[in-house]
Amino acid sequence: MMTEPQLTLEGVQVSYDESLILRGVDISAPKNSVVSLLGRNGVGKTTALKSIMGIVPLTAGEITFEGNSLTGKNTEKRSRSGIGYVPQGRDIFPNLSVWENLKVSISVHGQAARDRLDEVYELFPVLAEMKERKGGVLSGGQQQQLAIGRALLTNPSLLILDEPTEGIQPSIIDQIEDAILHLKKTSEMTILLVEQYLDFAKSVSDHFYIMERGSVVERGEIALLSDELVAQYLSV
Ligand SMILES: Nc1ncnc2c1ncn2[C@@H]1O[C@H](COP(=O)(O)OP(=O)(O)OP(=O)(O)O)[C@@H](O)[C@H]1O
Repeated sequence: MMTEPQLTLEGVQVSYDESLILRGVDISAPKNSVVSLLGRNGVGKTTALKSIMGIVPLTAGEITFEGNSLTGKNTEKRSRSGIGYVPQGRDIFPNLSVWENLKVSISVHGQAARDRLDEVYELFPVLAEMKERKGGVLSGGQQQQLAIGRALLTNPSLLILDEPTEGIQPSIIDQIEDAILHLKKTSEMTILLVEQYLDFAKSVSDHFYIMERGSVVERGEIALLSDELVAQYLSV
């Protein structure tokens, strides 16, 4: 029996000004899976993630989350309903301490978020060690861990990561990889990520989607991501 997907995009179209950026994107993310959205620069991956969060409006198509249409729900509603989003470039508050950054999540999501703090510190011990430091003085990788940790405090059933390894040193990429694999094993979370770093995408993902010029052109189990597909759609 097929279980209901955690997230589906069906025929999603998005335009900026007059130009059509997403030309009917179809994606389905099974529950408790990790799905990588791949493709060269500018094909629309970030826009697809933004459409899920309601940051850009759809001109056609539909997105459903846990069987319910997201149409008409604003970004805040989507995030409260269990979608955690870590945008590209991390988006932490540089002038607030690590703890204050995490507290932002707690102030929005309350006691349940506070209860998850130990779990997040276990996943990313550096956040506990650097609690009092300003976000802005952390390395890029530590900021990424902070951004992911902050999203995890909200206990999302869907976690969306936009290029989590971008500009990050290898040791921290390994820690983020371990964290994703740990979440996959110990929770029901579904994770959708945009990634350019193929080895990372391959090691954490169950499924891949490849986009080109605003559409999905290939999809499958991650083991089927062949060198031919990489050469055709991903190498620069
Ligand atoms: N706010 C915007 N206004 C107009 N055009 C935009 C805007 N944001 C993105 N675009 C254009 O939409 C297209 C898709 O961009 P998008 O960021 O979704 O691609 P991407 O696949 O995520 O690429 P990257 O890996 O570079 O982030 C690009 O041609 C980009 O120039």
